[in-house]
Amino acid sequence: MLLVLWLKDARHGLNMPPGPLQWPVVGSLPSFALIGGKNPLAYLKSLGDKYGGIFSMKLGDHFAVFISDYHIIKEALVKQGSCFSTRPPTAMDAAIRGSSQTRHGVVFTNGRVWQVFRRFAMQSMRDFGVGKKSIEGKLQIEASSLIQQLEKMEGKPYNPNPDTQVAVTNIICAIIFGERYEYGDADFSKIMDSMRDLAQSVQFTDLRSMFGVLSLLPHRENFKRLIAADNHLKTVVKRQIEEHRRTLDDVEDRDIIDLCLRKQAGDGEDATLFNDEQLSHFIADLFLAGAETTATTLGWAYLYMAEHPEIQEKCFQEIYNVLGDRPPTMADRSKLPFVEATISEVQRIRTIAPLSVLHTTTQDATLRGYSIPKGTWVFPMLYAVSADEKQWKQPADFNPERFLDASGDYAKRESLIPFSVGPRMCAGEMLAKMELFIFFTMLLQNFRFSKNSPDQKIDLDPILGITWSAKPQTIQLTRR
Ligand code: HEM
Repeated sequence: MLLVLWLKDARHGLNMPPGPLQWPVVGSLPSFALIGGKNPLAYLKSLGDKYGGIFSMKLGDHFAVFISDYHIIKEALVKQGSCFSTRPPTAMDAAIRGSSQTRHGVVFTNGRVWQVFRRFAMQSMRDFGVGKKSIEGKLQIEASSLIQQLEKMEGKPYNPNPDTQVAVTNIICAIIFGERYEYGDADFSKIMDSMRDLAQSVQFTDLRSMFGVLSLLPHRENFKRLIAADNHLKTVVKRQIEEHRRTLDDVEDRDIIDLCLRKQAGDGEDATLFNDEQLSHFIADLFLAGAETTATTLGWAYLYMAEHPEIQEKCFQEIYNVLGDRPPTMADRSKLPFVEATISEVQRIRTIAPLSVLHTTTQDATLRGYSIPKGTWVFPMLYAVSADEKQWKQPADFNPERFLDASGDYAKRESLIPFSVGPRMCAGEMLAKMELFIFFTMLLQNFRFSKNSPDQKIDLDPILGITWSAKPQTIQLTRR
């Protein structure tokens, strides 16, 4: 029987990368379910190690290639970027961003719509201060509000993540809507709930994405939650677009929505592309991509600081010696190498987009001598690169020193790729890095993060949703 299956395996005829046994109809899903079990990512990493950094599987009706080796990821996503940088239609993005012909937004689109909106996203973030001094002030104010909020819970067991999510989302709100919300604001709480549902309701392993035919069936509960959350976010955005249209003046651009409305009022291609429907998806995408990710990373940083008080103390001493009580600016980054190394180590050990966002091939390709047919799903296994023994000594250890050179300066490591690489790499990397640096530094300057009691076990096992987040748990914050 196994021999028959092996002989019938379509990969051999196609010279595709090797991989686990494939069954008729269900492909490699039984291996996933039976061997991968509760920890599919550990299973996938073991396959990456076994097959030399690249392997293939059939997931329902799709051929999929998984890449766990840094050099092969670069070869595919950078060297052959034009072939490996398309997004395939999956049930998840079809449910919220439309069918492949009419897909909206920036994260899941391709071709001209993607090009225009990616360029516009990056340019408009720069226009509103990202990468410049002008956003530093906003980041400092938002971090100060977060500190005031966290102070209320000083000395009590507390989960600082929901408040952190508010602070980070407020930065996106400032850039997109030109306003921030207060903690506890009812409208804002609903936006937060929607974003949490968007991040947690569906996993990449959802069978609806694997078998096209299942998308004909009525949606299950998790998909209903996903759609409801996205609709709520788009409704908030549409209200903001209307309000901005009513109050738009010729004097200044207040935020990204104003810039979008000016494009809409222009002529030619812009006027068609920047229609209201497209804008609400585009802006919902920026929320989805930009808020949960940074807040989740900070959430991991708090837990790792509580787990490693000696590393936290070293960060604090460096901050205290260089800054004293004044808030950090981006110019201070090079003077705080241990802090920067610690942030990098958090991003390495908990790579929050473990499988990046799904890619596909636009034409037949060759990678490391293997054939990759057009339309193959491509999973860049960013978490496996972060845990690769060929790249990192004892990768399971939390050790910021790996990002320092012999003279104690920060040493960039090429294989740290939490933002992915190539034409589809994160469009908000610069903003995320600024947020992580200013928030992390200001929080450590003001609080000590510790366990609730010496025998508390911090749970560092991630939960897999769209991102890899920490389980909700409490720690203690003490004012410095
Ligand atoms: C720690 C924080 C963040 C991490 C780790 C992260 C990581 C990623 C990753 C892995 C991708 C997929 C890349 C690929 O497909 O190869 C991505 C895409 C994207 N990210 Fe981020 N991201 C973060 C924060 C942000 C922020 C603050 C924004 C700003 C709004 C943002 C906007 C985007 C956009 C628009 C895309 C889609 C790019 C495209 O499809 O062309 N991200 N991000």
